[in-house]
Amino acid sequence: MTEIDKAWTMFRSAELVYDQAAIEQALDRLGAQISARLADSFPVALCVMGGAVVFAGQLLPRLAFPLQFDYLHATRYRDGTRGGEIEWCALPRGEVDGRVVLLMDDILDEGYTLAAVKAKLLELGAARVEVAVLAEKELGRAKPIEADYVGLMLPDRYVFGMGMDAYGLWRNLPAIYALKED
Ligand SMILES: O=P(O)(O)OC[C@H]1O[C@H](OP(=O)(O)OP(=O)(O)O)[C@H](O)[C@@H]1O
Ligand SMILES: Nc1nc2[nH]cnc2c(=O)[nH]1
Repeated sequence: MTEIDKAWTMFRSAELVYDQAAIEQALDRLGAQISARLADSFPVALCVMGGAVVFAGQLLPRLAFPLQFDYLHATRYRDGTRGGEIEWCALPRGEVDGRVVLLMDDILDEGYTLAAVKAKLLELGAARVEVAVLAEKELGRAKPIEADYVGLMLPDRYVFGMGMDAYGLWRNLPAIYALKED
């Protein structure tokens, strides 16, 4: 099977978890909540690359107040479905010292990535870090971090679409799918 055939087989056997309309609704709600809380704080809105690129791209136009945009890149799953050590690929270019930071990520799963990123930003001098995620996975156990804004709740399945990859593929899908379970 070619890589393209494998990608289509994976997509066709996946289950739809949230369609585009449900995601748009969640984004509208998040935009309103964040605008109500952060409108006067002139935050640095930080995108955790790469998975958050779609979420950040769709959330930012819903934030109708002054902010500055920056990104950092941390990865723990790479192209697999299990998390490992965090690899820091890029830290924010601009200053976060003394600033309110709005951290945007696609998914809060076990929470190790966002806990480490938040700790790093506080270490860099951020005055406050608020965390917004498109989706959080329901694990039924405590996590090292809580998000301040959560768009959608997810079952404990490996999901992809809306910036999230399945073996490096399908970040471009406008909906969220769960990989077929073996
Ligand atoms: O809560 P956790 O269990 O730590 O997992 C969440 C992290 O996993 C994904 O990143 P990933 O490491 O897959 O890198 P990517 O953003 O490049 O896909 C996602 O973007 C989160 O940052
Ligand atoms: N693509 C993707 N990345 C993740 N990172 C942590 N959990 C997940 C998941 O279910 N899917």
